[in-house]
Amino acid sequence: MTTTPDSRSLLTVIILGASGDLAKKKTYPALFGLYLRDLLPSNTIIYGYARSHIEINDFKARISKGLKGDEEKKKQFLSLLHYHSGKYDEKASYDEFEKLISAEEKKQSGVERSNRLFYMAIPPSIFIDVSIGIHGSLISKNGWSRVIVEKPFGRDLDSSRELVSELGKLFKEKDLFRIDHYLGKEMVQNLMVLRFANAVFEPLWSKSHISSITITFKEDIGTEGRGGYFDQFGIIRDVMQNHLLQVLSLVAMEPPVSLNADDITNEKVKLLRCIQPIKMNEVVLGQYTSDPEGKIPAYLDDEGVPKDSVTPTYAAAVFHINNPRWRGMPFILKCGKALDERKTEVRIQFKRPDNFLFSDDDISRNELVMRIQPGEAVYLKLLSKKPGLENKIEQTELDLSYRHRFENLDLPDAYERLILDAIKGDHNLFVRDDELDVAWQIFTPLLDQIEKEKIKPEPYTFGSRGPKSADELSKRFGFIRSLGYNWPGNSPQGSKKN
Ligand SMILES: NC(=O)C1=CN([C@@H]2O[C@H](COP(=O)(O)OP(=O)(O)OC[C@H]3O[C@@H](n4cnc5c(N)ncnc54)[C@H](OP(=O)(O)O)[C@@H]3O)[C@@H](O)[C@H]2O)C=CC1
Ligand SMILES: O=C1O[C@H](COP(=O)(O)O)[C@@H](O)[C@H](O)[C@H]1O
Repeated sequence: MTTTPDSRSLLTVIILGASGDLAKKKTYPALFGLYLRDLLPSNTIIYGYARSHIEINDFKARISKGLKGDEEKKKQFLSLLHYHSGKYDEKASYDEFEKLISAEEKKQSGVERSNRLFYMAIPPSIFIDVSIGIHGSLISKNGWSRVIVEKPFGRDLDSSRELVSELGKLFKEKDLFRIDHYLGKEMVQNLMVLRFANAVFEPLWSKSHISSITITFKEDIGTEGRGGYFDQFGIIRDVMQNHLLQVLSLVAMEPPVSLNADDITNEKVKLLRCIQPIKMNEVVLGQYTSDPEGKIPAYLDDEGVPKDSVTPTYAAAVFHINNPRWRGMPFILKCGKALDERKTEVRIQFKRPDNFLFSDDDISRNELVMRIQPGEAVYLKLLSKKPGLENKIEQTELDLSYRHRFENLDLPDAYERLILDAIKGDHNLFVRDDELDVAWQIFTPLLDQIEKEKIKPEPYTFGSRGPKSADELSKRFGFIRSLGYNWPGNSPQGSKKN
């Protein structure tokens, strides 16, 4: 591992909820990723805490399954891990934990400062208890203490405000890091660069030249045993209110004064405040049923999901931004589980040139697509003369596919970047309290209406493109699907086809 610029500092990472799924799938692998890249300070201790009694070797075996990489490095990383079980709502448990942590920290020689990074990989129902526990017993006596909080931050405006206020009594905003892991994704980071570092896009970036912007999140898996948790939230809270809204803010905000975290967030908040109330007749909700062969369980068959649940697993909604740049131009946000493919992208569809000189048969439009995952890419679909004697035009593309363009592409996982930033104290990629508040102001009336009126979602088959009405909604708001586009990069079988 690297020596930190200040080798008299020690870092203890404390993962609350260490026995859970998120810790196993994301938090520990991300720490391992940083370890492999030599980005953890040389004196690092990693403590897991949860209610379950787990022997340290069993715990290490569990974590080891989620780690990919060199076996020797894995062994070294696992030797940094400790685990302690205790209650989440009992001071005595945290006091006992504190003794163990300080004893471990004292074993390191020459250390003058012990910094502590707390990672709350726990359900929101215990955020406050755990925060009280950290604040009451575990704060570092001679270094910084920072707290990373996972989403969901509440389930509506009131509960989010309560969380913000309770956590605000215990920790300063500068020590709180609210994660939206989409902000750590490579292509999401690239959105600002594409927009503001290139002279070619900015003049076109408005309702004058763009007809619609669609932001899509698709997963090809269902809730897979997480139905009990998911049913309390639904896809709007799970993905749209946070990940897609963050992407929308970065795509639509005005240029910030500087790249400073507060300047960027100020622009995002300004933009979000211009979003008009979402209308129910501009929303499509869906819920997946079994696949055509009946082999994959429907949402209602997932463990913990009530048989009469009306929780949406799919949502599409139209957003209107009331500012000079976007007034009158729709933003279409779509997200769903159990669909035909896994994909997250931003699709900017341009208007046709005013004076279109060519055949009216080709109604396709220029599109700038930023594919966030999988296979990061930016491509611009354009019309070009078909090579040869004929005077025909066809759709083609300017293509920046990361895996072709960048040699030895090794992109860090979003969580790696975010944990590293929290260690550095950099808030740039974290969610500020006022940003969170305005996001809930946008969604709470809609969520209240859906729940009060028990609006029934439209069924769609597992593995399909989602509810039929979603494509109709896009069409209603001017989205024109370009037919006959053939990208040579797709194998003959195609990664998916229509
Ligand atoms: N660098 C690269 O990797 C590049 C890859 N490609 C690939 O080429 C293929 C075509 O690209 P592209 O034209 O951009 O994307 P698609 O044809 O996949 O999708 C274009 C749009 O049409 C919608 N759509 C797709 N099928 C239907 C349907 N049956 N009914 C109504 N709407 C539909 C999509 O919605 P939704 O999003 O909801 O599916 C999306 O909004 C894709 O597989 C793409 O990944 C193209 C260029 C570069
Ligand atoms: O926050 C969440 O995100 C994941 C999708 O994350 P990704 O990085 O794999 O795109 C989603 O599966 C989950 O339901 C949601 O809570």
